[in-house]
Amino acid sequence: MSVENYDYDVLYLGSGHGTFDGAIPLAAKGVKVAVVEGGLIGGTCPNRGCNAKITLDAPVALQRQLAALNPVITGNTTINWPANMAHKHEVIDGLPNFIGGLLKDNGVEVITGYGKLTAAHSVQVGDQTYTADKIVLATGLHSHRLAIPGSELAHDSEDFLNLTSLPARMTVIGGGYIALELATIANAAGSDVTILLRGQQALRQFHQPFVETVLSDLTDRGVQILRETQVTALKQADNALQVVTDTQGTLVTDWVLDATGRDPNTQNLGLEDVGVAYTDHGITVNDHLQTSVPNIYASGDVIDKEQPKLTPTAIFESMYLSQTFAGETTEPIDYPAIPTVVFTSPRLAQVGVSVAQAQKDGATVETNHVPNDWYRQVGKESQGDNALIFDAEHHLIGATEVSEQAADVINTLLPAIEFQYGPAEIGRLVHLFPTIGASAWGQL
Ligand SMILES: Cc1cc2nc3c(=O)[nH]c(=O)nc-3n(C[C@H](O)[C@H](O)[C@H](O)COP(=O)(O)OP(=O)(O)OC[C@H]3O[C@@H](n4cnc5c(N)ncnc54)[C@H](O)[C@@H]3O)c2cc1C
Ligand SMILES: NC(=O)c1ccc[n+]([C@@H]2O[C@H](COP(=O)([O-])OP(=O)(O)OC[C@H]3O[C@@H](n4cnc5c(N)ncnc54)[C@H](O)[C@@H]3O)[C@@H](O)[C@H]2O)c1
Repeated sequence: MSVENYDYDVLYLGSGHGTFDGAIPLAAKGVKVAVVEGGLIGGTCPNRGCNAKITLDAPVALQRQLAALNPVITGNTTINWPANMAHKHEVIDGLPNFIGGLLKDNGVEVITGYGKLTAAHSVQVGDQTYTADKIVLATGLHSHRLAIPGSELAHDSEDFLNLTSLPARMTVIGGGYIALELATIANAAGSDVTILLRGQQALRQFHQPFVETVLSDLTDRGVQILRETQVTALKQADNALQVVTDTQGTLVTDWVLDATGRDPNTQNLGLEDVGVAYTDHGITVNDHLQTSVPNIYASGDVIDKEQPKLTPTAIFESMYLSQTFAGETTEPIDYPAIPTVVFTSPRLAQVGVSVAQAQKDGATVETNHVPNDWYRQVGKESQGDNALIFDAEHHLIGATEVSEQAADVINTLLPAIEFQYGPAEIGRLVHLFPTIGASAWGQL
């Protein structure tokens, strides 16, 4: 028995990054920890999110690099879909066992099943009840489904990431991260892709001129992008699917990806019974990640928050809770600048103050056309732009880039933003040359 005769000191619902990055070091310190998981250990990111997606994307990035270097390197590069999928399974399928092993080796008890709160300190899993001093809700999100006739004919991102054969024609509904990343992969692998945007814009939280660079590149590669188009019904028609729209008539396709967002897993958790407050955007927490019931916390995507619902955010939150539970901090959570990237080709990445905010605040925005940088000419990068945002003392406070190397550029600039480096600190940084890091810092 643990404190006050509870079964555990800390019990987590869900085993994704919102849990395991923090639960492992917490248990290693001797705290009695259990994790309840109803699906695959590791949750969305390793199994059906980031890791799975980037494995299928790796040949796309290479294909683009080779195409840029034509005629230095010539020859057709085609992506063999079954082989790409087999490779994904090789890289991904062992992750639940690997992460489960890390949990168990560090003393975390893994309980299989879906958990439900029955009281402030009790969770029911099947016909067993477990008690804990503190409970962490880290149940993540699930795919939103359009409420239209025939919606059951559509698929979600998890289905895409397990496709055994690539459909000849694919229709993607939505203009967010998932829609554009998976459309990029399907197009590169040879599918005839159509993207349906309900409004004029895609990726609304990103710098729109850079989003348009991504969309026009997709169009150049044969993707049809239809704006102001809402789907009103899906129908099965012989060997094809009909996509009925409000402005474009009926389209014919083989496979439909519903990428219209993800909703928090707040149902069937007993939240109402125990008095845990939540909204349509997730569980409500204070600046210590405590819910309206003080011994119950939330972590990761299921939180209703301003920060982007990404793996780095979930890791930061689980580490913060781990330190709180170990008695190492009583401070509120202090989020750093959290970067985000859309893994299209070119990539679109950003961190810190946005260009739109900078323009409102009167901050300095400096822009660079990527192909003008000598280093980018080595790989014949023909498109890309970035915007660097500075405060009155010329400290970098935000950055965004569209280019094949945008993720690495934004990653390398993070310390300048987070630690507010001035000319003295920046002058002490000597970068390997010639590299993308040297190129990125050379702009400051
Ligand atoms: C297709 C896709 C691609 C993505 N790509 C990226 C990317 O490139 N970079 C990035 O940073 N982020 C990416 N994300 C987002 C990233 O996956 C999430 O931010 C991250 O997984 C959040 O972790 P989490 O622990 O909060 O939730 P999850 O990883 O979703 O884990 C929640 C877990 O809780 C379990 N669960 C739910 N209810 C219960 C219950 N009642 N009892 C027990 N267990 C329960 C679920 O089975 C699940 O395993 C992507 C997401 C998707 C869908
Ligand atoms: N690279 C990454 O970091 C990455 C990749 C994939 C997913 N994610 C995460 O996964 C989550 C979900 O991604 P997502 O792409 O599903 O969500 P999203 O919110 O990025 O995009 C949803 C899209 O669907 C559209 N939409 C919503 N309702 C609609 C409707 N009724 N009809 C037509 N279109 C509609 C929206 O306008 C938007 O374009 C996000 O939290 C994101 O952070 C991150």
